[in-house]
Amino acid sequence: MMQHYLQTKEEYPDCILFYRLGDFYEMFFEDAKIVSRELELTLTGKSCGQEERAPMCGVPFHAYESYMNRLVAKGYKVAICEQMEDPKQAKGMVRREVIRVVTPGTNINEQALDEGKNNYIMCIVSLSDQFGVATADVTTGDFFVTEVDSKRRLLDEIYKFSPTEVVCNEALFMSGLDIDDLKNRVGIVLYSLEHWYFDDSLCENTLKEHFRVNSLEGLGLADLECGMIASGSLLKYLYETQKNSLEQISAIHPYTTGKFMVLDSSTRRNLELVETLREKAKRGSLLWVLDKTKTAMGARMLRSFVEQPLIEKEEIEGRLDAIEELMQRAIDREELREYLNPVYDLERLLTRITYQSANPRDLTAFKSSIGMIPHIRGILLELQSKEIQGICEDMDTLEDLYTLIDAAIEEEPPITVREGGIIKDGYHEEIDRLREAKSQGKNWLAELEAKEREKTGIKNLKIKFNKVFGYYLEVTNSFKDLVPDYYTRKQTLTNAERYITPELKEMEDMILGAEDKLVQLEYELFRELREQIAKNVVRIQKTAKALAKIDVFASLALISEQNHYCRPSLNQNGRIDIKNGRHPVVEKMINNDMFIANDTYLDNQKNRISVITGPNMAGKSTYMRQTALIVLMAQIGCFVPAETADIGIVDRIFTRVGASDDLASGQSTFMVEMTEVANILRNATGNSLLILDEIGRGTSTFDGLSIAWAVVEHISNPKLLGAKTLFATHYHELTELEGKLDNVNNYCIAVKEKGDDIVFLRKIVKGGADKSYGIQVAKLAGVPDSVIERAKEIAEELGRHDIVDFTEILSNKKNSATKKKKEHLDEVDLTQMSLFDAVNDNDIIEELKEIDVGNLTPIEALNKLYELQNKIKNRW
Ligand SMILES: Nc1ncnc2c1ncn2[C@@H]1O[C@H](COP(=O)(O)OP(=O)(O)OP(=O)(O)O)[C@@H](O)[C@H]1O
Repeated sequence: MMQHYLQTKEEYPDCILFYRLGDFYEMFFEDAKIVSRELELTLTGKSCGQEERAPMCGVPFHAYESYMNRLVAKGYKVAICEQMEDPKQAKGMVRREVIRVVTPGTNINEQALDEGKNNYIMCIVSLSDQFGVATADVTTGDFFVTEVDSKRRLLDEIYKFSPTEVVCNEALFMSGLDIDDLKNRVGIVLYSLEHWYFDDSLCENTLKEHFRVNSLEGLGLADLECGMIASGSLLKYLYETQKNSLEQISAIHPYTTGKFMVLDSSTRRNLELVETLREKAKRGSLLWVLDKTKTAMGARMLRSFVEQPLIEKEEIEGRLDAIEELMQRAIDREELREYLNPVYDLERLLTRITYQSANPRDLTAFKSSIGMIPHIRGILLELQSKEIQGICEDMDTLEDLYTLIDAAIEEEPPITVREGGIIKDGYHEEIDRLREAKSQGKNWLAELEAKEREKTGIKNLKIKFNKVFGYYLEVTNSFKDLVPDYYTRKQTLTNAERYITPELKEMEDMILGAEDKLVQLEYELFRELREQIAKNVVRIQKTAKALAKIDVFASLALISEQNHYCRPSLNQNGRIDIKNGRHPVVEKMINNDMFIANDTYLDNQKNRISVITGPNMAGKSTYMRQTALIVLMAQIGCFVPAETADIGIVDRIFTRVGASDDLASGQSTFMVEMTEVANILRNATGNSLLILDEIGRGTSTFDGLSIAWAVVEHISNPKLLGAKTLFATHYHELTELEGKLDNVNNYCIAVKEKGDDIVFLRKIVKGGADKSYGIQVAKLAGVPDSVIERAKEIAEELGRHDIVDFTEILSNKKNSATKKKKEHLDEVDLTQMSLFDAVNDNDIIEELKEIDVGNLTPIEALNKLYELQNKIKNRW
């Protein structure tokens, strides 16, 4: 055994080998140490003919999946080495072979599927300034391919699919892509495959063979050299790991980038699209509000809708039409949802069917699901919108498969395939005959029992069965003397004796023979049926997608109706005009009626940037996120939480929200903030929407304000960027920008003073806030009165020393500022002075003005800041 284990391990050196031994999977040597460490299992030893015992660890067969999933989630690959009976060898002899390699991107995680999560694996091929990107989901059979010509677009694709595993060629490591950042921040497992995977003729042949085509043209890959290599090598990798026919991957979908809105990973997180920032829970996310789907397929599709909003107006309008129709036809919609309710995850069932692991119950679940399709289709036929008609065309009723399963499989078959009871009476002649023989046999036994009792006079004689002797006659000790000579004794018990007779053994051969044959035949018929269904992969997959889509539309129609959403109008001229918009999630978390609706107006002329001020807790973040979510929802093709919404389609949404420490990657809060700002300034376009919350908060007031100021200047300039932006800040100095830059406007979230306290009105109004009310908010939060009083004193004191106006500095009114400063210098305690107060040197100011933040890397920006800071310090 150990020799075979070592040989197998040699073939799979980068995998943890789960080696099946009876009711356990066992791991040895290094694998055992890793498993014991990662899963906190006991490490034992097994003698292996050498002096030292081999380190060993084991997990029970019935629960191995959860252990395996935990290892795979940590980035390990697991090779499952299974034991099988070998028909060529004597009964009971087993052989072991690796039946599948489970990797992070190919793991079929049933729980994640139920939660509507796809598990993508991606292959990236870097080839002379081009990247080929192929992405697949082994469970659903989705397979996409594209080519991109820049690192930025490559990152967009990675963010879009968020694959759990990326395989690539060596050249990717030389392409300048920040691999460590991808691993740490995006959380993917990434490694290169051996170079032979990327051999173009091997890739071409793999694709042609798999999709059964003669040329690449038929696959739409003729002009995508890089894409062809990426998809061919991905397919090859899947064959190597899955060791299966991969019938579920029935089509390849080449696409061009730019079809979807780009959302980077921090924006997805910040907007809490599919899970909340802190708890990582679905509850509290946008998906939580939108998801009323009935099927797991629908839940997965809705998730991909949320993660990939569209940018083509026509496509978005198509979805909106469908949703509007389903809102108007509420009775039809609810009937549809009733029929969708019992539909199982056809994509998952199909993968089990093609992997030949589906059991008889899976087939009955499949049958009952497709049994709903004619009803669903019947309703859809009555509807008019183009999208729904398209769904109807793709939806095959699969009646032939229904009839097939219905005729063959029992209504409530067993889960196992080896115990019979699967095939219905009347489906197969031989099955009927064997069943007849079996039940006849049972009658014969009853007759024999009666006859023997009569003949021998043993009144309590019984015919019984066990696995060791088969059928036998049991006689209790009190009748032992009556046992005739032709009985052969097999066993003596305390109270009874067991016998056989030639006649009984003859019957036994007949009965057990029939039973064995029956089980075998039932199994074969079941397999045939399963294979027959597997041949219909393309039809079933298309239908599954159609069911998922109608499920999504019905869900979106329902929530739009329940939450009083409006249909957004779409424009291409960049105007975002929302009247009485609401935050879809916050309004659900608090009582709907309590939410104060607000307007948003942004355009490409005089209203590019809104600088939003207001006290803490006023609702700035909520307001900005609600605008981003409304735009995003509109581009998903969903109705939006507003009275009216006219949405200029945006190509990207970027957010920089709050402070998120990234201690794991060894970066400080400010470093993370600046990295994100750099990313936004480099990657946003004039058609993007930016949500910037308190940029510069993570550093000293002076540095922070300088950065914030420069960032607004950069964004507002259409020649440099010109993106529509909501910019929340506590730096009141930034409101000065309204007069200086013609496309910047001030807004604030209103509060009302009530004696010493404040009341949040949550209403956005034109103009800047004059006070920050930080101390009042601290009071509301329960900070002790003594601290509050002292804070007020300090604030007053500081107010008196507020002697240099930053905006004056930037407006070059330096002389007056310096004069003012000199006048006050005697009063000022230098230790209390901020760097902000200290600026009065022309050259430093000039240097500050020259900083082109957009073109600095975060490190360069930081260095520049330190340099300036030191200069100022040295002079004072
Ligand atoms: N329009 C609104 N209607 C009702 N409640 C709201 C509204 N906007 C915000 N809130 C409530 O106020 C709370 C604080 O809002 P938010 O976090 O947006 O404030 P903020 O101004 O960004 O605060 P800070 O500056 O401290 O980050 C939210 O959690 C929400 O419960």
